[in-house]
Amino acid sequence: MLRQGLLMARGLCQLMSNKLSDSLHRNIMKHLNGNTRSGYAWTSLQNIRAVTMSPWPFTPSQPRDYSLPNASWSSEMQRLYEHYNNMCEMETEGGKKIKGAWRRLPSYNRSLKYATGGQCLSKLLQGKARIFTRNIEEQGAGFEYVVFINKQEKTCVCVFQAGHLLEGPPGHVHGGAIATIIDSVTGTHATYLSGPVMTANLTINYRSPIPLGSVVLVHSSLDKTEGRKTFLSCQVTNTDGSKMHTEATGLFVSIGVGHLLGL
Ligand SMILES: CCCCCCCCCC(=O)SCCNC(=O)CCNC(=O)[C@H](O)C(C)(C)COP(=O)(O)OP(=O)(O)OC[C@H]1O[C@@H](n2cnc3c(N)ncnc32)[C@H](O)[C@@H]1OP(=O)(O)O
Repeated sequence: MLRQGLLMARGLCQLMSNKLSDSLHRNIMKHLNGNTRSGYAWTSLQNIRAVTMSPWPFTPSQPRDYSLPNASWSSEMQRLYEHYNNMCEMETEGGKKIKGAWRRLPSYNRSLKYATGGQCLSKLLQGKARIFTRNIEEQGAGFEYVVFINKQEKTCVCVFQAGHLLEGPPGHVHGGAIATIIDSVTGTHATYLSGPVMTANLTINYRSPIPLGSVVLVHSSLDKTEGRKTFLSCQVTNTDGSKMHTEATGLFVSIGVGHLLGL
């Protein structure tokens, strides 16, 4: 018990003392420092840190970044990845590279382990836990996706290719898998905008089935924020935007870091 407490304290200290690198982390720290109420912030906090920070220097192996192209990506998936990736960094006439409006979010198959201080905490909390959408070993079999955020426009787009393990109706993607990618994209977007959050409500309208193996775009946009509540809208379309597959709205409630730790 004492050892566990010490490990947890060490993890928290490492977490808190780490210099946060961008506005997202400043946002999280604001919540850590200012929000003393209980909440489920831990998961979101660790996820955020996992997707935005370099791995802890003492992590034994470099984690794989699942948001980078792999051999299972179709040419359309690759094309769209390059389209948005090119807008993350732009070349000026002089050949100088400058930051673009978009930013690609790295993505790992674990959150706690790859966060600073997370090695200790992952042992205490969910040592074997893996991120739901990233835990399929075979490339291309499940969720292949990459998320890009546009800070200025407060929008987010995900390029998503659905693998054969996500089948629902014959030849088409399961509604639960569609809900999962929507929750993941809007949850990521809400966390980016508001710091640690949990999904309070997700309302989904399925308009047309998504063929298995196809590539779709998941767009998320901010409707409004009200106190602790962040309201987002989401549309899943085919890649040229001519077909609406799914529409959704989500409510995300900001939470404090202590809740998962039972404080
Ligand atoms: C990089 C990050 C990557 C993240 C990707 C993965 C994203 C995955 C996200 C998830 O799937 S999270 C898991 C699914 N969600 C949950 O398990 C949440 C379970 N519910 C809760 O834990 C709590 O109900 C919740 C934290 C959402 C809210 O509880 P609180 O006690 O903190 O808040 P409270 O109940 O006081 O409500 C705060 C405000 O939200 C409103 N609210 C809460 N739940 C609501 C609801 N369901 N519908 C409408 N309004 C709701 C509530 O009315 C109130 O409004 P006002 O401030 O105007 O009074």
